[in-house]
Amino acid sequence: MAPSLWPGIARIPHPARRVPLLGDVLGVSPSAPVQDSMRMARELGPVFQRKVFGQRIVFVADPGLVAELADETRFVKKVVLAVERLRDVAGDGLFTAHSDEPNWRLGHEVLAAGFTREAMVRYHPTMVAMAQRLTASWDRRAAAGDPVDVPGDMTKLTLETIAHTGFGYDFGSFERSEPHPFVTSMVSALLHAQDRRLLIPGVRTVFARAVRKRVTGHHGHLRSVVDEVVRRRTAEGDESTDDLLGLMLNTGRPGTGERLDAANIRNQVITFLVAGHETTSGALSFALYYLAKHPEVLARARQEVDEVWGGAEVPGYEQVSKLRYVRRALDEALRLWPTAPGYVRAARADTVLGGRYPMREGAWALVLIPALHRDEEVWGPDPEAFDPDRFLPERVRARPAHTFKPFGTGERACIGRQFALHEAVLVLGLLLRRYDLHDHADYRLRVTERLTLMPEGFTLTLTRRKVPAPAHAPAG
Ligand code: HEM
Repeated sequence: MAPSLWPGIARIPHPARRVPLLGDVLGVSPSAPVQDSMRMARELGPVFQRKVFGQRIVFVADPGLVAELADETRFVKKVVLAVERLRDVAGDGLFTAHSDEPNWRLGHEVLAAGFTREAMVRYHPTMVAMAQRLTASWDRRAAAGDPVDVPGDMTKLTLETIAHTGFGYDFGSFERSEPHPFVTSMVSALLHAQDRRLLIPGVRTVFARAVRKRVTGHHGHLRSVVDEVVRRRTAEGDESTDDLLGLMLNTGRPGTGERLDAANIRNQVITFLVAGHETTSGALSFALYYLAKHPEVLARARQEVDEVWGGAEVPGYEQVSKLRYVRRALDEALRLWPTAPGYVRAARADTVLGGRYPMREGAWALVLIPALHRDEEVWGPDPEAFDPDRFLPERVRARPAHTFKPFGTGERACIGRQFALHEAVLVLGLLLRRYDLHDHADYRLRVTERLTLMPEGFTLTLTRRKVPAPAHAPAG
């Protein structure tokens, strides 16, 4: 971003050792930009800047300023940096669309029907069925005494869940020993988008050419999977509107009937297959990590599951919503490691942020969510401590608005929030009820970054637990 867009940028602190041309590159890790930025926020305060090659980025983690940035009359989502690079593969899909692109609003209005409460109730049995594929696989591991790869299996589960509920498609993830090639291609696309070398002026074209061949292969693969998903549906002559694909193929904008075109539908399918599973997988993995490390929290969560679900073989939709403590544990994991760790807000017109930082129209700032979620004024003197009771209703009400932002903000906030929360609480409930978790390797948290955050190398061993007997077991 041109420094002239932030006339007072010289007053915003930056890391001490700034190198001419290269910027703030000393002592940072190319593969961990978020964790580097979290460290800088601790050292420099909740408003700071980084210069990476030619690019200046202003980071904000101050709760008051984040609340200002949430004001839709003054600020708007800006598609820059890695999200902009993802447009190579997801184009004008919902996540990567510019806010003023007509297809953003059209896509949002057509797809909104896929995220109502009624839609969640409809997806619930499929979510249960996918979770049962996971437990079938974990039962075998438990019987053999083999460890489970938590992030790997959560990724299989969440990919199958969005693919089945959204598109009626089966990736066969649990039948494979290696990740589905779609996942491999997706990870490459995300890592490519995160590559900081792309920030060097001019290099983008040259470097892009050099890696284009490899990346284009991955992008091509993603597209071919998606085209196959759409082809199958249309070949079947299926005109139902019960899932995301049905809504896009067979309905239009409420009121006008305006349709999404084929190119945009392809972009939306890629968007939902990626956005709909990667972040939820991380959230489940972090939650399981904290539960495995906090037996007292795990015991409380499990007691709640036993009480609310009793002996029900399969929990109903409402029984999942009633798992309030499990939900608090999930929220607390998302506080510490919000798996989509940032979002960008740009000034709609010249303004002054917090009465201190002048911004010209178009100037933007990146909200660094994990640092916001560790603000001591808001979260107390030990923000690193895992404590689900921070999310007790009275404590939530006592906190200012816009202090917990794992799903972003405003009209560009996550459309899949309820989907993710329902899926994750359901799965945590099923796993806690069924297994004792053993931290057999005394795992030390290592967070890997590929735009999203994920624990790396996290394994558990399991033993089957005796599930409470059905409350109304048939006689005999
Ligand atoms: C725990 C899981 C999830 C987290 C932490 C998360 C986080 C986020 C965040 C922070 C944004 C805003 C990004 C920005 O402003 O640039 C976002 C947008 C989005 N998310 Fe999620 N998400 C999750 C799950 C899901 C799921 C399950 C779906 C789909 C089924 C989904 C689909 C989307 C889409 C399409 C957008 C773009 C919305 C728009 O701009 O209109 N997400 N998500």
